[in-house]
Amino acid sequence: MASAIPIMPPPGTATAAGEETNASSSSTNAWQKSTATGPTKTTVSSTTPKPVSLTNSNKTRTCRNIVIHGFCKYEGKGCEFNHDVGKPATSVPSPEISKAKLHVNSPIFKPSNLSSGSVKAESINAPEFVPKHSQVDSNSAAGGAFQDNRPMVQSFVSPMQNSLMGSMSNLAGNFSQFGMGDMSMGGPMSGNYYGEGSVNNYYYQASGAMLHQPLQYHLYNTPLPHVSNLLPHQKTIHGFFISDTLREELHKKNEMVLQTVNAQDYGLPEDLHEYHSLYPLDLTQEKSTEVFGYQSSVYKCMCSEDGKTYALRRIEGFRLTNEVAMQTIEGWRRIKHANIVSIREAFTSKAFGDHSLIFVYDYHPCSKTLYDVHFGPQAQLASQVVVGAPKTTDHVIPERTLWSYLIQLTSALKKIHSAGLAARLIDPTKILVTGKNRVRMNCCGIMDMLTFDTAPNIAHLQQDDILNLGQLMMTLACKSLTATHNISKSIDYIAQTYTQEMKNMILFLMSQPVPMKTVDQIISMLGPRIMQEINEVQTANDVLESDLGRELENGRLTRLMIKFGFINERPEFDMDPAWSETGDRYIIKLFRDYVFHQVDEAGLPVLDVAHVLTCLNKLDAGVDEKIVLMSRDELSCLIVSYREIKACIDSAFRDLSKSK
Ligand SMILES: Nc1ncnc2c1ncn2[C@@H]1O[C@H](COP(=O)(O)OP(=O)(O)OP(=O)(O)O)[C@@H](O)[C@H]1O
Repeated sequence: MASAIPIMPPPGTATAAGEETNASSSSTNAWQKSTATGPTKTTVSSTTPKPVSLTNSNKTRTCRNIVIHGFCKYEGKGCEFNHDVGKPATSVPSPEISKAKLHVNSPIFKPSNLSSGSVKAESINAPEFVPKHSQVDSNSAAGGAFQDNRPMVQSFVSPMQNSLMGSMSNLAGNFSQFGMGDMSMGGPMSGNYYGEGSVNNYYYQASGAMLHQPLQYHLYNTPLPHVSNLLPHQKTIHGFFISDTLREELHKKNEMVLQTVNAQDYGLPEDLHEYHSLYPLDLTQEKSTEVFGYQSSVYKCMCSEDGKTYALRRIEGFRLTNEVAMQTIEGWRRIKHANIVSIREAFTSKAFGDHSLIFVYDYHPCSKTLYDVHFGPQAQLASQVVVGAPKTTDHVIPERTLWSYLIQLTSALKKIHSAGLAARLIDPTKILVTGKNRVRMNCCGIMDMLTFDTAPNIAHLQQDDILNLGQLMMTLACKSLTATHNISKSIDYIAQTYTQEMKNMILFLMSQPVPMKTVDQIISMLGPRIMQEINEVQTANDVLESDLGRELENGRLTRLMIKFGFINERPEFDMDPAWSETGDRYIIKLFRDYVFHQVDEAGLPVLDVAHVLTCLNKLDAGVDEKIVLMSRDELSCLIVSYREIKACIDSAFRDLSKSK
């Protein structure tokens, strides 16, 4: 890694904050000496080194030495600064450099001449970049006033070119300046690097053919237009993370998966077949026998084979007399559907002290039954609805929700009937709600095993499924568990409350089969509603994908932070000159201060997340933008690009791995 050379700008010319440096000064004394690593050239010269005023950390400081670190070679003329911080200036000014306008913020993009191993293949042969704005605000270039309490910041966007970020690729061309108000980092990015010109201005070949644009990994996705009313280049701080509601929901689910109880306290076996850590999901003392004809219990458990969590359904006191009945589960095991809780296996057990039949299903944390959601104690409190009650809108289930339930359950039935099976349990207590309006048929296959000896007629059972679906819809539409006791009154209520379509659909489902009703008939009646459902599902999917995109970026930054943590402040290398506080490691340390330890005019810590994210993203991308790093004693400054800092970090991390 090339080191740095101090440069003293002549009086009245440049500041490290990015003002233009007068390269044509004739004085070349101390700045023109060659170095141990070979002659170098610089455009800046001075006879009398004078303090340079810099603004960093919102705090004006005076700096004796400004060091440009690892500047790239220019036109093959060896403009490479390679001296350490604080050492006397020894480089030779090069007139060529003056053409490049030696600013903090002026990128000299000549990748073909770069000797650095960190140069990306994509940038080779790229033409010189001449920034549109060469004058840069000194405050911003130096890191200026970073504290910005305004909730809204502007984000820097650019095309994503790998497949993972494919969905964001439509942002291409929608590049935006990384303004961030006062938090501008200066440099090429703040000079509307991408904003005004098209990509073509920057990345093109002499032949005119477009080059692949280098992958920019430092970018956050923009909010979806229908999710946010912000402009594409604007973001609130929340825009960097997934939504609070989703985070909370996911946390609760994770927490639920890890819940345990002392098995003995609940009279549960420690192990059951290959399952352990049983956790009762149904704590009601009085078990109903209404649905299965037997009492049943549900437990969450862990599988020692695959480490996953499952839901065990125990049918209590059932003695399986015919082993062949176990085979009925095979047909159900093959069914994989988004609206059916998948079954894994079934077995008998005496571990509970009786003859129990155990069914193992996928576990959906924090799910409730349709009954709990619409008829449970909380739902009852919210509405005291009876059939024939005056029509109000605050207690009825929205029609959109009813259609969504119907579409999902019809889809599940289609799958089941196509497999030559019948659901047999379309009951509010046996339909799980696993997300917002997301339903899944539960307990599939249990009735087949419990009634194996009676050899039921599948065609009749399938007709019953459609009838039961109609009854369920009527129960939900009237929000009354006794709605089916008085069908004509319930239909009247539905006609008053919902559309004619809904009434007709429920009537069809509950009508006598003449000669047979099929799921396909229901599907054709649902036609337009299915289109609407697809649209809503895809919109919800977009939102989740957008959330995922944000976390993707944060995951990347976490890895960067971990690297930082490994490198910075290693006590075992305190006395090691190879790991000293000069050179690469020194730059990393100063960069750490620049990112995290900024202070305001009053010397108070600046806690600006947006600044941290900006810096880390630019670092991870290794952009050519330059920043000024200042030593803690405020005597030296380094002008260094993110690309160079990134190379320092990579090399320091490599050294660490080697030292193992
Ligand atoms: N596969 C599963 N994943 C997660 N939770 C489940 C699963 N199956 C059932 N549960 C939960 O277990 C609890 C009890 O389920 P169960 O089917 O016994 O409902 P119930 O209303 O108690 O019915 P019953 O009166 O027949 O016992 C419910 O809260 C349900 O959400």
